[in-house]
Amino acid sequence: MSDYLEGLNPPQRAAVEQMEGPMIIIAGAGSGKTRVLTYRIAHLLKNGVDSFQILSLTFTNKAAREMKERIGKVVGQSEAKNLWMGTFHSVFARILRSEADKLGYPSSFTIYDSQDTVRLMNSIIKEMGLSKDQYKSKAILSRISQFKNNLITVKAYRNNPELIEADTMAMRPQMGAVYKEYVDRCFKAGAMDFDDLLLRTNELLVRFPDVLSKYQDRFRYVMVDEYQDTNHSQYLIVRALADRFQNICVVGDDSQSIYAFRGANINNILNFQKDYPDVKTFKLEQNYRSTSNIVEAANSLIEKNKTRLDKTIFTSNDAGGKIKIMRTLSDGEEGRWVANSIFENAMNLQKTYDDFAILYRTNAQSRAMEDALRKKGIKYKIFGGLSFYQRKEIKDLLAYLRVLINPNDEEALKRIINYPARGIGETTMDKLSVAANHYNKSLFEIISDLESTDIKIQGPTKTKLNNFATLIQSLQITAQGNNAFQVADEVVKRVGLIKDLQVDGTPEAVNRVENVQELLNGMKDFIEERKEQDLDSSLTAFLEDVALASTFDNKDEDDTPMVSLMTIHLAKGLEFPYVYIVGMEETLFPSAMSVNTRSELEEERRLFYVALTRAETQCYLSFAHTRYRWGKLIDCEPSRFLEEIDERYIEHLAPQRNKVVANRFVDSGLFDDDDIPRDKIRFRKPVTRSVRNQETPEKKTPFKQPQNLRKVTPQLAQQMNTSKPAQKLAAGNKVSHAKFGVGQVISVEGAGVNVKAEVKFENVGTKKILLQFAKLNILES
Ligand SMILES: Nc1ncnc2c1ncn2[C@@H]1O[C@H](COP(=O)(O)OP(=O)(O)OP(=O)(O)O)[C@@H](O)[C@H]1O
Ligand SMILES: [Mg+2]
Repeated sequence: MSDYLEGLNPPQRAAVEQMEGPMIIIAGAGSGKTRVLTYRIAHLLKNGVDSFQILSLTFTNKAAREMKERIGKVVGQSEAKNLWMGTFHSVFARILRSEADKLGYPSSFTIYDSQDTVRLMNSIIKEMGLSKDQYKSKAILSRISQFKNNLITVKAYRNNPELIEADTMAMRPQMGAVYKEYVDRCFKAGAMDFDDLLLRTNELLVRFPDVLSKYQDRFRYVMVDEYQDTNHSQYLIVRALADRFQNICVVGDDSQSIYAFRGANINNILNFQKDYPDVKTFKLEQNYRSTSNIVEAANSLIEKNKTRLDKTIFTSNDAGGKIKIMRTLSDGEEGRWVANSIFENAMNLQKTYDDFAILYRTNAQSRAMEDALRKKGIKYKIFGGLSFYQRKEIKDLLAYLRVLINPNDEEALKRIINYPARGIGETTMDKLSVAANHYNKSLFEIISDLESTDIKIQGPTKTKLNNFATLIQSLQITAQGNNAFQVADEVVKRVGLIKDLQVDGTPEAVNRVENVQELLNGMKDFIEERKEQDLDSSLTAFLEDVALASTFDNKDEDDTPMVSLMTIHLAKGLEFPYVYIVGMEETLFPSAMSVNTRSELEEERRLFYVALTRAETQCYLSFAHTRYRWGKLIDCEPSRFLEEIDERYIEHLAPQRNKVVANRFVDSGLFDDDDIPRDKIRFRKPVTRSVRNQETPEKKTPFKQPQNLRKVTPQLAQQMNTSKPAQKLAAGNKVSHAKFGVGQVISVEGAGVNVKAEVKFENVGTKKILLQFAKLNILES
């Protein structure tokens, strides 16, 4: 018996050793599904399967890298390198690159990200003269995405009266025309959006039987992790590829299906048995990840869902701490509580920040968390949201590079044609777009051959356009035979991107320059890494890497341990010793949009199940009574999900709020400007909503609202009513402070309630004191 299989329990091992034929592993969170896939690949390789013949599809590229790494330890890194592993999108982009010409695409096709597609849709709606309110770009794009994921082409759409009627009813009678224009424009630009990567792969496999046959023959073993979240398009690809050998192994958990809103189809799991009648089914029931309190709490929650497959999950891990629930007054306070708790846990339990994750339902919630972590000096990294590659200056440089490779890339071209400013305005662009449509050419083709059109553009503008075309063409020559870094470096210099930012001189601009330099550094790393592995280091390869670096795959900038922040959707498959799930409030989680139907509510509950089951040692839940959303302060109610966890696994923490406020405002009297907690200066009604297990509600004390402090607690109000801020204090006075002791006033500034004194204390150094709150006794004046 080979020892590499020792880290498996008997059912896991049975699944690993089942090498041939269709099989499915349906099992709860943390039961080792991903681990089984990893070991199974190693096992196949150990048994003589060629590494080129294994295709493994994962949820993130990061997960694929980690699996490869582990497999490499068993079979050797060079062997592991040949595995086809990655997300659906990255694996199929790779296939499409080599087959693109069959579909009429250049092999250097661009991948449009969501910003590109929104911009393109905006232009289409404008050019077609449609109303922006009826045709909202994002809504249209998500509808198109639905079509594509269900393989509904433009033609299929047009032959489907039900769809047409649905759109007509939704006041979008031109939907078909918009869809067609969008598809045509992407095609003309040599660009694919994310859904195209799947749609076109399907097209490729259906239209070209020889291509299908080639890949069927290559991928003798196909594996899919997180199978519960595959959509129809992905399902078809997998089924087609595995059709010849039928060595297909899928793993998933119906209770963790959380992408229905993006077209994931849970029936793919449920129908697997129908598709492959001789399928072998494996169950894994032991959770190795979490304490039994966490496992039981999650079980008690998910039982509330009616639609689910019957599964048991148990653990022999210790009971561990109960799930701790914290309530706070505001989102700001929630952030500070989380930051404090992380800080204390890290200190007291000797943990590094890598051991902590903060999970939330929506990206917007990260702001309060970030503020609090920054103030506490805790390093963190955010997954999702605006990634490095989405920043403007980075996108600008990338757009230049994209145009060099694929001058037909319309969105990239529009981004840079007047950046840095060249005096090519919107009117000119509109004329060019019209001409491009008229002659059925790309914008760049029109620009580089203005003479052959009857487009009416004035002399000076013509010169500018000619200069631009010449610039691009000469850079294209540079791009030939140089690596990604050399080309980018040349672009930055010739186009003057950094120079343009330096002229600006603002701190933001300085930051941007650094980002551009960071991108160049990143390219150097990329090239070295690729060379080491004997892989393509061309500009095309780099751009593809960037386009597919899902926001999740942020490259870690350094090795400093950092707290991870991300939405629950992105946390799927991951695990952390300490997990904080924040914003447990009605209309936020479950989200307001999901409480109308049972199936949507059940999806939210599965999402909460995913969140809970990420925690290994301890899980915290928190909610706030008030929160800023959409620029407004709103009152919040605790989430119904809190009630749904069996009480036995729950512990309510006592709010520390009064103590915190007292410390901050009264005891210390210390007020560095940026130390004023943001929510303390907001205006807000005192909240009296009763909450389960709540201590005596705060008493409301009437008080007068000071001008600059809009949020005042009763303690603070009392303090303000009794203290007399208008002390006649002047530089040179000797004063005493209850906490800081004796000191000398250096300066006094500000007026009214804002009077601040800078005091040099004998023992604690210089502090700024806001007299409104400090008790400074003048000893000598
Ligand atoms: N037999 C085992 N012995 C020791 N540790 C194990 C065993 N099986 C799984 N684990 C560990 O348990 C944790 C959860 O495993 P894994 O991530 O594979 O579960 P999963 O079923 O894929 O979870 P999820 O549903 O969240 O994706 C991992 O840290 C894994 O290494
Ligand atoms: Mg997993």
